Amino acid sequence: MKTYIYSTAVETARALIKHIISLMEAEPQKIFHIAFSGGSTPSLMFDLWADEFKDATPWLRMRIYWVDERCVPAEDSESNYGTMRRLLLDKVHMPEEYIFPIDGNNRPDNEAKRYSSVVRCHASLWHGFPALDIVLLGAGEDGHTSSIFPGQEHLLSSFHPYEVSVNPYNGQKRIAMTGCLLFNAKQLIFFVTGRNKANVVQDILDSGDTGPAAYVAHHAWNVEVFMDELAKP
Ligand SMILES: O=C1O[C@H](COP(=O)(O)O)[C@@H](O)[C@H](O)[C@H]1O
Repeated sequence: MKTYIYSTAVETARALIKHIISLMEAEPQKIFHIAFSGGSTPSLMFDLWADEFKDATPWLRMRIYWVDERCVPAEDSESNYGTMRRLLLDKVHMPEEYIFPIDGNNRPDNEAKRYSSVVRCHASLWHGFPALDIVLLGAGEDGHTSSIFPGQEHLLSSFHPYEVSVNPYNGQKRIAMTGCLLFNAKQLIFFVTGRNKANVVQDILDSGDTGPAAYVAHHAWNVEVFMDELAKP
């Protein structure tokens, strides 16, 4: 596991964007299949990306997926797709057919199946399962990642790329990337900022079994953690 620490959340987001662009520049012929996590942390990165890196990014070589989605319409402020669309995708020149949103309006079990097929159709296979090039993850204070919360660890060993999960705090249904894709990603990058995340970052760095985020960090192939000083344990 490689860790990168920056003075502020903005510096961390900026370094992460540059890192993703440099990974793409290192393989100039390659199409990159990239999944973005939900939650509030990536919003900072989306803003910065649109403001500072619009022209430096090879958008046409990106295929965009989501790690997880809340089962709400795209117009809802909780929609991960809606947030990225508003802050970044509407501001760059990216063909619509390269963007693969999870439809939060669909019946959750149907959508988990549909989106699993979308990813199976587009991503290349590795070890017999779809392999995304980059999966960007966040982590909750309680140790969840994707939308796999403590107590839902069975989703880590699912053979279905996406499954329905439930936010245990409010009962909201979500569509979550499972271990099937998390443990087969070519590169898995955690982006975590803020003092309230220091405990979960400690678990991610030290332990392999204290919650879904720590487990994923210790069992995936190629893991990097981008954090700011406040999140450093
Ligand atoms: O609910 C979620 O939480 C985590 C962390 O979210 P944040 O708001 O603290 O950034 C996120 O990684 C996950 O994708 C999301 O659904």
